[in-house]
Amino acid sequence: ERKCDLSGLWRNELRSLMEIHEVNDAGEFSGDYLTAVTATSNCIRRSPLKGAQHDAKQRGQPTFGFTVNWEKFSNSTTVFVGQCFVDDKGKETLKTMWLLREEVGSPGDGWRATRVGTNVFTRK
Ligand SMILES: CN1C(=O)N(C)[C@H]2CS[C@@H](CCCCC(=O)O)[C@H]21
Repeated sequence: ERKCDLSGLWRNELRSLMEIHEVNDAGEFSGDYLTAVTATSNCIRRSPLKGAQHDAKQRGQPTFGFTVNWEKFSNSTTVFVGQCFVDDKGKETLKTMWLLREEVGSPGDGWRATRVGTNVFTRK
């Protein structure tokens, strides 16, 4: 299959799992995110994601972005941006940064509402 086509099953260093369904000709994809941990005290549920990547046929190591809607167990939202890298053995790595925005009661609380981090996914 094309290298760095994001479809398939991925896992990150927090042991979260991400399954991306087929990527269409416009680079758009959907999938599911099964987070290993949560900032809430709620029961974790599989959460939908939607995103887009650059064409893996045109770009050897395309950039991408996607959004995860956690609404099944949290009022927060996470966006990821990143790039897929392929090593000389053909092993793919997704280097990402993310922003996690949690819902707060009022704009004045907005200062504490966004977490940021880096994150690496490899194929499971
Ligand atoms: C487990 N995680 C993971 O695999 N990340 C890359 C980071 C960014 S999304 C966050 C999980 C958020 C779950 C929903 C919530 O607690 O509000 C954390």
